[in-house]
Amino acid sequence: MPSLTLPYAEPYNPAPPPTEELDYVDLPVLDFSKTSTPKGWATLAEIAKNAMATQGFLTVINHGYTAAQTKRMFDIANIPFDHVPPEEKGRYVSNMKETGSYQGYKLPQLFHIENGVYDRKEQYSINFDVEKRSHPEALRPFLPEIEAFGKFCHFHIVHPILKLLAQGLQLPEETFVDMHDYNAVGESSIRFIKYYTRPEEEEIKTKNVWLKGHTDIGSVSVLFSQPVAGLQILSPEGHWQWARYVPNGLVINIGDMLQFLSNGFYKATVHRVVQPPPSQGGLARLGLFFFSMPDDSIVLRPVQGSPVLEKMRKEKIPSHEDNEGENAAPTAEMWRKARTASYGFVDLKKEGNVETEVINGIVVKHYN
Ligand SMILES: O=C(O)CCC(=O)C(=O)O
Ligand SMILES: [Fe+2]
Repeated sequence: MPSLTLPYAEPYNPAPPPTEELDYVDLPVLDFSKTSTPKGWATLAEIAKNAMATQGFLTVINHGYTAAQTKRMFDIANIPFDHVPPEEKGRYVSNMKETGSYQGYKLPQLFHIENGVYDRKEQYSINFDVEKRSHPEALRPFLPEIEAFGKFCHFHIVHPILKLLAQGLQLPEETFVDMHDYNAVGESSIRFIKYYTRPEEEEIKTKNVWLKGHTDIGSVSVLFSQPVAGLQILSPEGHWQWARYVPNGLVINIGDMLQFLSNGFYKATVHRVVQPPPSQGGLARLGLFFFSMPDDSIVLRPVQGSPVLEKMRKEKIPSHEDNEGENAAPTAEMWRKARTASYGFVDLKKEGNVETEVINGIVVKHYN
């Protein structure tokens, strides 16, 4: 029988939110307590559709994961950074260039940002099949909780979002859910990220950018809101705006794969991480995420049968319409491997503030 007492995790105490008045983005709110009635559900479907077709981001509240559970997951999220010795970390580093997978550690100082400055972002990724790889000793007692967390995100956050978004295209509710099978092989992941502060000269050389502007690779990204500001979203007008801290709220965004599947109707919006504002200067920034992806075998071609997509077919948005030749639609596995193996390593072509690379015939943009 499993033990009823949870293993001890050192409490992680986050900083208070910033005191500055920042230029915050207004994100539409999905109140999941409304999912239980047909009327509430229809309202949420409308909000989700409009949000993801324009901003590509929204906030979820009342999702059912309690503030205490979230706090506990942040305590656990800090373990691979503060409680694993450096030599042991070295044994669990992921070889992204060769495997095209983030599973394991990505240590700081790996991705080039600008002017010879490398990132200070450390991350630890765990496949939602937590047994797929072994993990550092300090993390092992927490694997059942991490697995339960991944399961919660998959079934209670990502699946409802996918249903709402299918409804937004007037498709059967299960259209995208069927592509996200908990038991299929895929790379949906729980990820912990810690950013460390940098010397002033690196801040200057990179114009305070900690993680370059990018779109996410997968379908739905779930970010547990946390008080240390840093995340910025590129508005449709081209301004960077800050994501606001919502206690126990979630920031949800669409990645490339759902953009492809919806023929560009749902937007994979560019976002980045910058140095926190002065009131939070000198603080590390810990993040808790679930990055969802369709099963590895799913071909990322636009879904058929949506009256909404039929109407907008004339607009040509980067996607994989045909299934042959150079521009053949990749599978989820091909796309995530290609993007993971190249991110931060390849020489990019620079035009103003935008740098580009071409993957599977699609231009991938990186912003500073
Ligand atoms: O740290 C954050 O708030 C965002 C990180 C992010 O965008 C990513 O890992 O893809
Ligand atoms: Fe991201």
